[in-house]
Amino acid sequence: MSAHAPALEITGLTKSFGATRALDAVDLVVEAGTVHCVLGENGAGKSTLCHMVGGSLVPDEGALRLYGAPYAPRRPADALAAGIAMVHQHFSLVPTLTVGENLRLLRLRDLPRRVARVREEYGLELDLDARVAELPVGVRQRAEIVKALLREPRLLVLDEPTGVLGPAETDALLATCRRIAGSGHAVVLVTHKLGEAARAGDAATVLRGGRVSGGGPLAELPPERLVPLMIGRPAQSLGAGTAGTLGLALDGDPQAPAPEAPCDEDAAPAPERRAPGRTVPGGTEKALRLRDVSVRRADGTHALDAVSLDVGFGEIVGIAGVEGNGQSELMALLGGSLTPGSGRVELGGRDVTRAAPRERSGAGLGVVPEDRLHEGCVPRLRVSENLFLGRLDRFRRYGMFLDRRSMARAAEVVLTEHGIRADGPGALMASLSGGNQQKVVLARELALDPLVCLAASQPTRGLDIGAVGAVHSRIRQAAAAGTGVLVVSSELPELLALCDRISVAYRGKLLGPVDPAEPDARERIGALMLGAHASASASRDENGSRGAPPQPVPGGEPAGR
Ligand SMILES: Nc1ncnc2c1ncn2[C@@H]1O[C@H](COP(=O)(O)OP(=O)(O)OP(=O)(O)O)[C@@H](O)[C@H]1O
Repeated sequence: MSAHAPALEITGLTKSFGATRALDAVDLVVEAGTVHCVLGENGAGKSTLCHMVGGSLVPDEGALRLYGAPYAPRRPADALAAGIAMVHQHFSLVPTLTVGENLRLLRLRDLPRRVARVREEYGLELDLDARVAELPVGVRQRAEIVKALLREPRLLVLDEPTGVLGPAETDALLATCRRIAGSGHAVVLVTHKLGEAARAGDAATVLRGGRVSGGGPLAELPPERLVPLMIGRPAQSLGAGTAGTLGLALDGDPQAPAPEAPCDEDAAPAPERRAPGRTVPGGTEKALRLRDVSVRRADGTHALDAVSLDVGFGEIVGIAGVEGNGQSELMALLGGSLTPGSGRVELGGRDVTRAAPRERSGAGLGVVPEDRLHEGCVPRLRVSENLFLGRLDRFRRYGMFLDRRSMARAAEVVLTEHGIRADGPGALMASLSGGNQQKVVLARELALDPLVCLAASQPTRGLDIGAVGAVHSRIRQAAAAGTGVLVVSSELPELLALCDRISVAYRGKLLGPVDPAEPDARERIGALMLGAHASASASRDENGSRGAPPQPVPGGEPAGR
C-alpha cells in the first residue's frame, strides 16, 4: 500500500448485460480519507459499479486498484478479504433468523466487543433478539449497516443506504461516513439526495447512461451544476416540493418553466400544490375507511391499536411517523397479507377486511408496499407480466392463450409514459435497476380500473430527482380524478407538499390529523412523532373521538416495545 495512493482507482470500467451497456469506460478515483458520492438517475449504472467493486459482478473491461495495489475481485469473498464492506440496495440478512443469529453467521472474532463498539462509536442501536422478518425496513437497513461496520472495513460502499432511514438515523449514518473518512479510510456513497451529498461528501462522480457526465470536489458542485449533469435539465425545472423531498434547497425560482426536452414531469404536468379539501360526490361513503382496527404482534404487543382512519374520494391523506410505529402493519393490512384481530376495513363502502389481495385490487384498492422487490413484484417474471399482474385475462385469447404480442405493445406504452428504463417489455423484472422496479409497481397500481383508493408506502423511495416530481404529479392526478390516496412516508417535505391532511403513527395509534397548510404544521407533526400531543385537537383520533393522550417521551420508540 502506497502512502498517498487513492483508496480506490477505477479505470475504463465497462459492463454490458445483453444489449444494455450498463457502464461504459468509467473512470473514478476515491481518495483515502474521503467520502466519495456517486450520483445519477435511475438506471445510470451506480449499483452495477458497486457490484463490481464488491466482487459480485466481474467487469467486461477495465481495471481497479485498491490503496495502490491491483484489485480484481472474482467473488464477494475477495472484496471482504481486501477490507471492503458493502451495503447493497437489497437486503442480505436471513429473514427467518434473529439479528444476533445473522451477525453470528459472519464468524467474526470478538463479536460482542465489535457490536458494543459500533453501538458506542456510531450510535447504531440494534435489538439482537428481534427476528429480521418482523423488523420494519428502516431497522433492517440499520442492521445491514451494523453488519458492514463490524468488519471494520478500510473501504465502505453504501448503495443508497438512507432511502429507508428516518432523519435521525440518516444523520447518524452520515456522521458515521465522516468518522470513517476521518480515520483515514474511505466511503463510496450512492445517493439520490443532493442534500446528503453536500453534508457528508468530499467529492462526487456523476453517471448518466453508464458514462461519467462530470464530477469533482463537492464544494465546487452546487445543485445548479449537479442536477443538469444528472438528468440533463436545469435544477429550476424541479418543483419546490420535489426539491424538498430530495433534501435540496434550490436558489432561484422553483416554478421556472420546464425545458423543452421531453422529461417525466412533462408527461404528467400538475400544479406543485393542490387545493385542499377537493372531493368527489360519494355521499357519506369514503374511498377507504378503517374502524377500530387492531393488530397484535407475536409477542402480544399492539402493532395497531384500535385505529380508525377515513380517506375521502379525491383526498390525499399522509401518514408520518418514526418507522416501526405501525406503518408496516397498516400497509400489510391494506395489501391483504395481514388480517386484523378486530375491526373493519371498507373500500368505497364495501367490507374488504378479509378479502384476498386479488379481490382487493379487483375492487379498486391499489397498494404500493414498502418492500416492492419482495412484495410488490415478481422478479423472475417479465416486466410486461409484472405490469399487468392480476389483469392478464385482458390479454387472453379464447379464454386461455396469452396474446404476448398485444401485452408487449400495451406494456411499451406504459414504459414510455412512466419513463421506465428497461431492455423492452420482455426484460426480466430482476434485471431492472431499483428505481425502475419501483416505477413499474407504481405504474401498475395507478392503472387499476377502477382505482377507488391508492395506498402507497414511500412512493418516491429510490427514485431519481427527475422521477420524484413525476410521481407526485401522478398521485395528484389520481386524486383529482376522485381516487382517495393514502401516502405513508418518512419524508416530511413530501407529505407536506402532497397531502390535504397528515396523521402521525405513534405506538400503533394515529395521532392528529394536522393540516399541512397551517404555519406550524411541521413543528406539530414533529411533536406528535415524539408522542407529545401538540394541541387538544391533535390528540383526537381520526374519528374525532379522544383516545388516551400519549405521554411525551424522549424519542419515538417502535410501537408497543
Ligand atoms: N442483471 C442484469 N441483467 C440485465 N440488465 C441489468 C442487470 N443489472 C443491471 N442491468 C441494467 O443496467 C443498467 C444500470 O442498472 P443499475 O442498477 O446499475 O442502475 P442504478 O444507477 O443503480 O439505478 P437505480 O438508481 O434505479 O438503482 C439498467 O439499465 C439495468 O436495467
